[in-house]
Amino acid sequence: MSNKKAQFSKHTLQLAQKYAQQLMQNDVIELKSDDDKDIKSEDEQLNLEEDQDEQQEQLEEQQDDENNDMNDEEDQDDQDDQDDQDNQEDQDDQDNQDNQEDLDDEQNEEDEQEIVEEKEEPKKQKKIKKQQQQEVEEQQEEQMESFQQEEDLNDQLFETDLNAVMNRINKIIEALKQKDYGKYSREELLNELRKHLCTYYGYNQDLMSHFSSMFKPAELVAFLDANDAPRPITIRVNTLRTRRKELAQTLVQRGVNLDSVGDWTKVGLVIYESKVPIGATPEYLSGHYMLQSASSFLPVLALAPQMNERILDMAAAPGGKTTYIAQLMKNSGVIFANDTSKDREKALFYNLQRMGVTNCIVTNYDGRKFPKVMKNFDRVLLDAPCTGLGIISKDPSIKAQKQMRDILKHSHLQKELLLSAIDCCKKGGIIVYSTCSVSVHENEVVLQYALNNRHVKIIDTGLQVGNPGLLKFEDKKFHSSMNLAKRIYPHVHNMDGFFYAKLKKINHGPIKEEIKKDVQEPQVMTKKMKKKQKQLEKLRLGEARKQSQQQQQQQ
Ligand SMILES: C[S@@+](CC[C@H](N)C(=O)[O-])C[C@H]1O[C@@H](n2cnc3c(N)ncnc32)[C@H](O)[C@@H]1O
Repeated sequence: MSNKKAQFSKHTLQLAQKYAQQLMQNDVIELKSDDDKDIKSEDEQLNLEEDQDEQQEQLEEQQDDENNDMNDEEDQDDQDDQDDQDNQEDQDDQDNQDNQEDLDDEQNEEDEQEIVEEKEEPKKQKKIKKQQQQEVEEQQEEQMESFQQEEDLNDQLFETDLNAVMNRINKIIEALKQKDYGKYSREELLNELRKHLCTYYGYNQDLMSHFSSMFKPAELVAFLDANDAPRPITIRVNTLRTRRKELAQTLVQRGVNLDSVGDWTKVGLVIYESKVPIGATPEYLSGHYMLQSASSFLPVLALAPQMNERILDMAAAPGGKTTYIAQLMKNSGVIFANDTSKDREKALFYNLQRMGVTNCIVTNYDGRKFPKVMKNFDRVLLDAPCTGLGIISKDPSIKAQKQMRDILKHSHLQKELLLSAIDCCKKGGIIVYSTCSVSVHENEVVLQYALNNRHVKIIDTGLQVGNPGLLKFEDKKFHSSMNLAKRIYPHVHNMDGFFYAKLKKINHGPIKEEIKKDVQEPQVMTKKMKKKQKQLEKLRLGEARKQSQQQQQQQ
């Protein structure tokens, strides 16, 4: 604004100067004409000049005045403008203020509205949330109901299906018993039975075929039922630390309902129910007992370790049987507790410590190589690695996972380990072979292999617990002494399935190849074959005697 004002004043001044000059020029012209006409004197001329000066002065004054006026005017204008502007600004300010006030009022109203709304908002949101939650819950409930209905229906169908399957199983078993096969052949019925048993109990076909060749149909069903039922919990009292009566009393005080396992053991207790975790009582932690299935007492009892003997436990971890051997030896003599698994040996160390075993040396060899490490043990226990077909109730995954090839693989390793265990034993010493499997390939077949390859015989275990070992299976026939071996079945003994046999070592070394071939896995025998077998056995014994005489002479 001030620049514009300055420009305007300059322009006005220039116009005023121009106007004054024009006026002067007009006068001069007029004067000149007077000179020409009247020829005036120098005084006049001087007066004229003075007059002109005066006029000039006056003009300049006038001009100044005008300028001043103009400036004043301009200033006035400016002032007016300014005033106007100020007024306008004031007005604007006023307007603005008014507007602002209006706005403020509006804003206030809005704010008030918002505050009210804000106050109401959480309530609203809460309400909405609650409604939404209710809707979701209702939907979920509906879904659950429909799931439940579906599940119930499935269960009903499944149950009806399974009931139908079980009905059919029972009918087939009855038909086989009565030899009334109807329009089917016996083989067809057996095939159908196996298929239904797999469906009902959840086994793979391979395993079911193996079991169905071991048991008659009705017994097979009893065996499968027992595998689906839990076995009673049993503990073994550690007589290195306490006595059975004492421990029983303490546990009863803790709220444990118990009883003795049976007449055949003085250290077993069966636990019916307990208010405390049996694997975490102060008595357990201080090694007064071992949680152990009753059937696994049996191989140690059959081994019958004596004080001050040298014993090898070839596959010992986690030490259930080693600690029992130490207890029977009252920590005398020495036990070599070997296992190929370093990981499992950690548990073995822990158990030896907990149970207070002090006569044990732990080694970590492949049992098959142990004869190269040490020999001449008084007794050797081989509690062999196996498929676990006797402990399906503890590990039902076995039903679907284990196949015939697993059984045969284990059988192969067991044969090698048993020969090795025999080789580690002194002549006249005792070897106990055991597994927690009921399969024939892991038991009788392995023992027969040992009979065929080493100078050993099966002897009585001295225990009444268990069914006799099998004398034949499928196309295999076993040595008549195989009935001295013992089989524990879950459906018969209400214990984990188990196998144990006691061998006496007659002599060192392998049996000669020609003798071995003829006695290996005998087939169905005619009178002639039986006669030949007797001759071969005589030969075998003679051979053993000869070898032992030679060794005695050498010594
Ligand atoms: C049935 S468990 C032994 C259980 C043990 N006797 C007890 O009562 O606590 C079989 C053991 O054999 C071991 N084993 C497997 N192969 C072996 C081998 N070639 N030599 C030695 N031990 C082996 C396994 O690591 C396993 O600990």
